[in-house]
Amino acid sequence: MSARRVVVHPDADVLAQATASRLLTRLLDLQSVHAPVHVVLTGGTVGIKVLADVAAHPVRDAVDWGTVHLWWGDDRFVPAGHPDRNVQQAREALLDHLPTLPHENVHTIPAARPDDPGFTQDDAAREYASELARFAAPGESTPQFDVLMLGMGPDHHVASLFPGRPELEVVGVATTAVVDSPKPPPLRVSLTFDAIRSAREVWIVAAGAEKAAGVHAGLSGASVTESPVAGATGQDLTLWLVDAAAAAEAGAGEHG
Ligand SMILES: O=C(O)[C@H](O)[C@@H](O)[C@H](O)[C@H](O)COP(=O)(O)O
Repeated sequence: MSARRVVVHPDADVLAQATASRLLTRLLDLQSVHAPVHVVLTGGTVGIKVLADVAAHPVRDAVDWGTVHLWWGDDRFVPAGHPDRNVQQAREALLDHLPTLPHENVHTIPAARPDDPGFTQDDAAREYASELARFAAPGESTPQFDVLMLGMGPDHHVASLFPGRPELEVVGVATTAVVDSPKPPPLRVSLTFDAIRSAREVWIVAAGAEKAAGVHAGLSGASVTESPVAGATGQDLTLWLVDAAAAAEAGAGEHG
C-alpha cells in the first residue's frame, strides 16, 4: 500500500537544504541494506539547488558514491554541454564535486548531435530505454528506482509530461520523446508515467506561490490530463516536499 506524506518547510532555501539532507540520509539508510542504489534526479530551480546543497553537505562523503546510479526524469534534446541540459546543470552543481562517483554510474539522457542531424529525439528516447533496460530485472523495463525526484512547473507538469499532451498517454515503454514542449526548448526526452510510477519513492519538490495551485491539484486528485503532477506516485511513498508558499492552497485534509 502506497503512502502519501506532505512536508512543509518555511521557504525555498530551507526546503532545498532539508531535501539534500533527506536524500543523503536516505542514501545512507539504503546503502546499509542494499547496493546498488538507483536515484532519479530532476532539473528545475529547486532540483538543482538540492544538488548544490548535497555537494556542500557535511555528510556528503559518508555516502558510498561508487554504488549510486544516477538517472534523469527528463532532459532537453540539445547538444551535450548546453546550459539548458539538466545533466549539465547537475554536473556543475554536484557531479563535478564527487570524485568517487564512477562515470559509468551517471546515466544521462542522450543529447542532440549537431554533427549527426539524423539522430533524433526518438532515437535518444529509444537509447535511454535500452540503457534503463540494461539495469532492469527480467521482465521489467527500468531498474528499481529507490528515490525519484521531480520538480513541478507552474502549469503542473512533471519531468517533460505537460498538460494535455499525447506523451501523458504513452504506456508500455519507459521513455518518450517530446516535441513542441510548451516550455522551451521544444525537443525533450522524458520518462513516462509507467517508469515514474515504478519507483519505490517519488519525491515532488516545489517552492513558491506559482506552484500553489499545482500542489493543491496534485493533492486533491485532479485529472492527470490537466495536472500531470497528480499522476506522479511512488510504489511505497509519494512525498510532497514543499515550502509554505507552495502549500498555501492545500487544505488541512490534504496534508496526509
Ligand atoms: O526540464 C524541466 O523543465 C524540468 O525537469 C521540470 O520538470 C522542472 O523540474 C519544473 O519545471 C520545475 O522547475 P522550476 O523549479 O524551475 O519551476
